[in-house]
Amino acid sequence: MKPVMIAKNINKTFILHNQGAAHLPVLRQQNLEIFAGECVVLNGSSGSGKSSLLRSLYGNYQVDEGELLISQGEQWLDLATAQAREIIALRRNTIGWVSQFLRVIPRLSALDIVMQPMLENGISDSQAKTKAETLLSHLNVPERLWSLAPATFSGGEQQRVNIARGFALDYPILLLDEPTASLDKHNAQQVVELILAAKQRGAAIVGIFHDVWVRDLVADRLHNMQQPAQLAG
Ligand SMILES: Nc1ncnc2c1ncn2[C@@H]1O[C@H](COP(=O)(O)OP(=O)(O)OP(=O)(O)O)[C@@H](O)[C@H]1O
Repeated sequence: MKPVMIAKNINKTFILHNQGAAHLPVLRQQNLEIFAGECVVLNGSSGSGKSSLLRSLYGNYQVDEGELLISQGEQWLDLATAQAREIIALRRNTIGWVSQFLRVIPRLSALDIVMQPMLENGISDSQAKTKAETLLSHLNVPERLWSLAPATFSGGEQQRVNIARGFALDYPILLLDEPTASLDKHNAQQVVELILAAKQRGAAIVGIFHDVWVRDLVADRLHNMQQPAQLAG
């Protein structure tokens, strides 16, 4: 079986231009292969570069060196050198991103926010609505909130709308940035179920998880980051 995503010899250093051009090495020779149906958890101390690696895998951060290959049938797209429009296309139907924060879209209801990625991919209105309702129910977002814009929701409610949106489409690759942070145990367990179901259908998942018990339930293996002290040399 071939991987769905390959990171090869990734290096990245932040240069802080407004602080005397200080150099902050964050990723050094990172190598990672992710296969369909598995969840790889990024593991390391605070500041070891987990979020930076995940953002690089989503094309948010430009790496300095290395390749970030995404399988496209027989071909590979290298995120490290891809055009912005190629990255946008990839995000539409290939790589999903779930963070703990919802970027609230003004005046759009919670239901519309969850339906949006499905509608953009040609799924019918009624199918998208059914799936969105199922996800919002699964994540215990009260039905009375579904038709409201999430700007006034609690942090946990916004987070659960965001997770529902992230799991709305069956992306082949899912990147999860602490999706259960600050959820109560019951709701975190509901997210674990979504992750296990995504693996079952063949999604390749890379995630960061604050809670060890969540990590232990979802991880097939850990990818250990280098410690910041090792990066400095
Ligand atoms: N946009 C940025 N500009 C400059 N430095 C950054 C940027 N993003 C991250 N860093 C630095 O890179 C290092 C790694 O940060 P990162 O957020 O990737 O670590 P992390 O392992 O996810 O940490 P945590 O577990 O605390 O969230 C930190 O020292 C951070 O200050």
